[in-house]
Amino acid sequence: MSDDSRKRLAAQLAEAVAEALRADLARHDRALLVLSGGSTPVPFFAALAACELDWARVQVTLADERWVAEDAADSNARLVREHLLKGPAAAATFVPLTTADPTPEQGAAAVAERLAALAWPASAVILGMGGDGHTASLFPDSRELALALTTEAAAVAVRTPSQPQPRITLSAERLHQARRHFLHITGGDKRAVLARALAGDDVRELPIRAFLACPLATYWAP
Ligand SMILES: O=C1O[C@H](COP(=O)(O)O)[C@@H](O)[C@H](O)[C@H]1O
Repeated sequence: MSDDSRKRLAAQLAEAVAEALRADLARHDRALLVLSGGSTPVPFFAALAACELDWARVQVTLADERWVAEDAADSNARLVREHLLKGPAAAATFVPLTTADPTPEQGAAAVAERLAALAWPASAVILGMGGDGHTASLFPDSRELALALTTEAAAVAVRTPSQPQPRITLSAERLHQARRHFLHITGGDKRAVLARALAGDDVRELPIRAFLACPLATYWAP
């Protein structure tokens, strides 16, 4: 693993995403960016925060979220607030995917209402991927995987035996609608998972397969 190559990758991805946002802001009042969480995007968020953009016209939301408090260590919203929404980028409008409701099933309607107010289709979706081939919160073992892959609703509450918390995820349909799709992954293990995904077609085995034909611009570093 090389921190330098990951930083370079993050800078390249940030410039590509900023360019996509600038192109859409030249034609529309607002541009929407959909981000993933986890550990991989931290240097990308920092690089994107440093990009010159009319941040006040940028809306930011998440591809998925754990149903935890917004200041919890594993909250994707916390990650975005701490690493992206700083300096000029703090002028962006951030729409998180959690509410104070005890479960995502109870909060889903309020989240859907918030999402409905955003400038869809998104200018760009940045997907991550786990070692199990999940992306957003579309896990191979999510009970609601089939629903999340087929519904026209914007977001779905998901329960996943392999995961400690319930989650909420944007649906595959909503993610597909974006104008541009990026996959941001690092490490040899994830490259091998992606190679496996490219060699087959069962989306339920490796949900990242649902996005391979978007087309998906892959940003990978060791
Ligand atoms: O749980 C999640 O995992 C994936 C990948 O995370 P990483 O830590 O391996 O980078 C991420 O894309 C997703 O948004 C997140 O909720």
